[in-house]
Parts: sequence; C-alpha cells; structure tokens
Amino acid sequence: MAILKLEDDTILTDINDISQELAPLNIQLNRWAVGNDSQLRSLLAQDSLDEDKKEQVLKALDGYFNQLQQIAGYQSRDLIVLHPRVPNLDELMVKFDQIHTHADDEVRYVIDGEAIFGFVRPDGSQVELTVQKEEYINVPAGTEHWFHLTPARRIKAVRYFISTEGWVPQYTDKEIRLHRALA
Ligand SMILES: CSCCC(=O)/C(O)=C/O
Ligand SMILES: [Fe+2]
Ligand code: NI
Repeated sequence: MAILKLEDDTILTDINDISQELAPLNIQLNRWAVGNDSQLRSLLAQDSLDEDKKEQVLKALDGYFNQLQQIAGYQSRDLIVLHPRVPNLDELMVKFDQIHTHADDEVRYVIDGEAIFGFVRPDGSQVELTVQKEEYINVPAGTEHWFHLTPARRIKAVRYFISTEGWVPQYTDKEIRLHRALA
C-alpha cells in the first residue's frame, strides 16, 4: 500500500489523498496484481534470480508489457532485483539517491518488496512515496526525482522503456531537502 510523506512530516496512506498530492506531477499510481501462479510466486520469494529466472518472471508478467506496447509503444523491459546480500549495494544505490530526470517516463512495476521514490513538486516542495508490491508507477519524463530503498533493502521491479537507451539519468544538482531533514 503506497505511503506518501510530505515535507511537514504528514503521512498519507489513502490513495485518493496521495493522488491529490501527486496530481501536480501527473504521476500515475495503480495496483497491478501479480496473480496466483505458484511458480512465479516461488521465484519472487527468492532473494536473487539468475538471468534465466529473471526472464521467466518477466514473461509471466508480459501481459502488462503487451498492454504498454500497444497503448504507448513501449519497446523493452528489464527486471531489477535488489536485496541485502547484493555486493556493494550501498554504492550501487548512490546513482539513484540524487535528484535526477530521465528523457523517458520512469515506469516501474514493483512485484516484490518496496522502495521510496522522492519528487520535487512544481512549487518546489519535496515528497517521498513508498511504493510496495503490486503497485505500478509512471513518473513523466523530466520529473525531478530520486530513489532509495527502505530499511528492508529489498525490491524486485520491472522497468519498462520506450527508448532503447536504457537507464540514463540527467542529474540536476538539487539537494534532497526532505530526505536529509527526516533521516
Ligand atoms: C526500482 S528501479 C531502480 C530505480 C530507477 O531505475 C530509477 O530511475 C530511480 O530514479
Ligand atoms: Fe530515476
Ligand atoms: Ni528518503
């Protein structure tokens, strides 16, 4: 269940309240079921997945990718698997935990675990959104945002791409005011 933290420490959990606070950013937040396939569920329960198992997971969820392909021309998808035993996990995360934008929409489908997406709103205020399992988020291209793990340090998320360049950040050198203030 999504949780939104505002800069004044307000915590919102009602999806309508969250959508209202995110409306100026045109961020889409939906619930997408993973389903009851036992093989998929057993794969998602594993910490790490080799490339073959990642592809099995992606194929099992390609119904959503096919929809994105048809309605918006998405061309590729990959699977991010992060957990506490990933070597140099903190170093890996540094590139995400700085305010950046992408030329593509940032489209993520969390299928296990959770993570935090932070946003700079048009009025300059900052918010942090915890996105959890079976939640889909679409952050429009050009949105200033950052990303980090929760204390659980565990997420599996499908990333969908329109362009073929993959993950390219444009850093904006703004300070993550909210995160530091509440850390
Ligand atoms: C869960 S996807 C990893 C984070 C990412 O791709 C991104 O761009 C964060 O801002
Ligand atoms: Fe990003
Ligand atoms: Ni934070």
